[in-house]
This record gives sequence, structure tokens and C-alpha cells, in this order.
Amino acid sequence: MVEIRKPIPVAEAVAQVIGHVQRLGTESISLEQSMGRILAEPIVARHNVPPFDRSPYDGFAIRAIDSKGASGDNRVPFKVIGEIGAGYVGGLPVGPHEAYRIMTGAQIPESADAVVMFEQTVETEEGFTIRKPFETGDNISYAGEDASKGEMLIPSGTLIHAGTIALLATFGYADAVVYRQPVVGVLSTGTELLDVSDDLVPGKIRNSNGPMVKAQLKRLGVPYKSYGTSSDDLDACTEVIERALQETDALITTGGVSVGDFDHLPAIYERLGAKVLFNKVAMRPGSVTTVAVLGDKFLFGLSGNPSACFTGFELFARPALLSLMGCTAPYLPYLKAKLAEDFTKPNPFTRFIRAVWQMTGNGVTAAPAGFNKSNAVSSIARGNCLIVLPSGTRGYSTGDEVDLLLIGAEQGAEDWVL
Ligand SMILES: Nc1nc2c(c(=O)[nH]1)N[C@H]1C(S)=C(S)[C@@H](COP(=O)(O)OP(=O)(O)OC[C@H]3O[C@@H](n4cnc5c(N)ncnc54)[C@H](O)[C@@H]3O)O[C@H]1N2
Ligand code: MOO
Repeated sequence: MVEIRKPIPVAEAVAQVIGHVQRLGTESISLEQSMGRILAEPIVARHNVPPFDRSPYDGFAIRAIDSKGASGDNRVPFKVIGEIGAGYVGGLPVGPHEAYRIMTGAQIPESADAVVMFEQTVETEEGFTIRKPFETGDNISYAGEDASKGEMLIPSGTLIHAGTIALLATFGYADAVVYRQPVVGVLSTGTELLDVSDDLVPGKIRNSNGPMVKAQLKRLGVPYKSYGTSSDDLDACTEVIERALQETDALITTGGVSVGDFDHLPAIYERLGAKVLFNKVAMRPGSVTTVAVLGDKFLFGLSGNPSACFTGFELFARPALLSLMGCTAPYLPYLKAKLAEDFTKPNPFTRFIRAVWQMTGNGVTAAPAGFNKSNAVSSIARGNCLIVLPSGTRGYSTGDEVDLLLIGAEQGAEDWVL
């Protein structure tokens, strides 16, 4: 008798997965290697940024008081007493009607409190004249205006991206303390699977899920170990999975999770004594997505159907792995968009449609990315987001507002809100 599975809502399935996350430990790595990792310590300003008052322009550093009364009819003269390039400091205090030539990024000399851009001056033999008064602080970048010493700037749990690296470098972090990364095993199951370089033969297809999942992991910066393909042989498949679980922190399998005669993953979870969190989710594609835990290790049983596999990864494996790595914003970012074409099908389960979003004169619009069945591979390639149509809805028309989950964005969302 075929087992009747009870589907659980997507939000509940996501919560179950996140509820079983056991965060990994921390390690110190070089700044160069830290891109894509998660901060395990907050970034607190070690000093002011900028560390000294500096000029944001190429021009002249003056005392604002000396510019009082300057106008087109009353040009005020200044004498230049020296030049300060970025990286140098002026040796003398600026006296009445004196000025330093100063370059962008150079420290403001003693007694000066304003900078006049070159373009606002007329050169004279001794220096220059100006035709308008300046206030104290005009054209000065003050010490600490960007970050002041002791300020908490970026919380622990944040993804390190190019901007974070700039900030760490600013404060002299040659090393960063980050959460450890899991090593994830990837195994594609299915007797029908050929390798990417194999020629097609009757009844067989090339394994596209394996390379896709590895690319999805790569996008998260998560290291993986490939276990290639396994035929639908219960013992052989169990053996590979047991080995993979010894060698990795989590395992992603594709295929074999449904109710077919050769879908062995449910039996393998039972053999291993893994606790199945769910094996049916009220979503399409990916309704057969199964997640199990064995000790502190996740087993993500993604569907063999490519679109279902892709969606299952993004919805469940992605936030779980990011959470393991300490990320506090592990969910796909979302936004609202206007549907660019009618979608009349009913949605008995929450539907995730591979789609293309773009900014138009009409705001953000999203259009399904073509052939959109669970077994589709072409629409995964075209899409840059998932349109989410809640279960129990039907008859969407062009212009209707829908939720989008963005694929491939660097920054995540802190909550699962859909
Ligand atoms: N009687 C029922 N049959 C099915 C149900 C059901 O509830 N009752 N669910 C259907 C749904 S929904 C899906 S999704 C699929 C999921 O099946 P599996 O996850 O067990 O995957 P397989 O049967 O192994 O393969 C499905 C499909 O995908 C192709 N495939 C498999 N692996 C790969 C790969 N690595 N690269 C590319 N394509 C792959 C495979 O050849 C099949 O065509 O079950 C439905 N059936
Ligand atoms: O799980 Mo299937 O992907 O719902 O079509």
C-alpha cells in the first residue's frame, strides 16, 4: 500500500528545519579568505573614521573667519604658506589670511577650519582670492563622522561582503573571527542518470541536479564534497549515504524521495535511524521535499525533478546552512511586484513559479520564465526569482500584486514572512 503523506505548510516546514539548526563553532581566518563568511563577532569601531579631520576636496585650507565680508566686489586675498598632499601633515598653524594648498584626504592643518575648492578661487602671485565667505566646518570631513571609536557598527551573524571587508580593513583586522562552514555532501540518486560528458542513450538523462546543487552551494560559499551518482539500489545507496555522513556535516541527495518502487530514501532514513521532520510540503514544485536529521546532521532529500530540487534547496537547505554558519538573515529576500501576465491556474498548494523580475516604468514586474512544471529545467535557467502564489488562490491577472523571493541576492532577510 502506498503511504499517504500529510503535507505541512511551507512556513511550518521552514520553521521545523530552522528549529533543528545547531550552530557551528567559530574560527579565525585571514581577511582575504573572509568573503561570504559570517561574522562571529560584531565589528566595533577600534578608532574614529576618519581618524583625523581631513579635506574632502583639492583646494586651500583657511580660517573661515578670514573670509568674512568676501564678495564679487570685495575679493579677499590669502597667502599660501605650503602644500599638504594626502599622507602628509602641515607643519605650521594657519595664521590670519594664510592658507595651505591641501589635497583630498590630507589632514586639516592646525588653526584651519574650512576648505575652499580650487574652482572657487582666483590665483594671485602670493596665493589666491575668494569671492564668498565660508563658515567654520565648510568642506571638512570631521574625525569620527563615519564611525566613532567604540561604536557598534555591524552585528555578529552578518554576511561578510565586499563592504564588510572594507570596514574590517579600515580597522586593521588582518584576520576575522567567523563561524565555521559546514562541508556538505551532494549525491544524485537515479539509475537513469548519466554523467555530464556521456552521450544520451535510450531511457537515460544527464544528471543536472548534482551540478546545479553544487552551484547553489557555491553561491552560498559553502564547501561541498561530491558523491556523484548512485543507482536506485537500496544497499548501494545506503552505503554511500553512510559514508557521506561520516565525512560531511550535512548531506543533500536528489531524487528517490517519492513513493515509487525505486524511491529508496524513505527506507534509508529508516535504516539509519534518522528522524524525518517532514516528507510532504504543501508547495509546488517540491511537494516531496524531505528533511531528516541524524544527530546534529541534516539530510536534505530534495526531489529529482529539477525545478522541485532547485526550489527545495532555496527554501530549506539554504536557510538551514546559513543558520548553521551563524547567519541571522538566512531567508531569501522578498519584494512585491506586479504580475506581468495572467496566471489562471488554481493553486491548491503554495506555488513557487520560476520567474524574471525587472524594474519598469510601471514599478517592479515579474513574469513566469517559461515552461513551469516541476520537471522543468529551462525556466530555472531563465529565472531570477520565484513568484509566490499562496495556497487556496486562483485566477491571477496581469497587474495583480504578488510576492517575490529573490534568487542570488547577497543579503538575506531576517524573517520568513510569506
Ligand atoms: N504516485 C505518486 N507519484 C509521484 C508523486 C506522488 O505524490 N505520488 N509525486 C510526484 C512529484 S510531485 C514529484 S516532484 C516526483 C518526485 O520524485 P522523486 O523526488 O522521488 O524523484 P525521482 O522519482 O527520482 O525523479 C523524478 C524525475 O526527476 C528526474 N531526475 C532525477 N534525478 C535527476 C537529476 N539528478 N538530474 C536531472 N533529472 C533528474 C528523474 O529522471 C524523473 O524524471 O515524483 C512524482 N511522482
Ligand atoms: O514535488 Mo513535485 O515537485 O510537487 O511536483
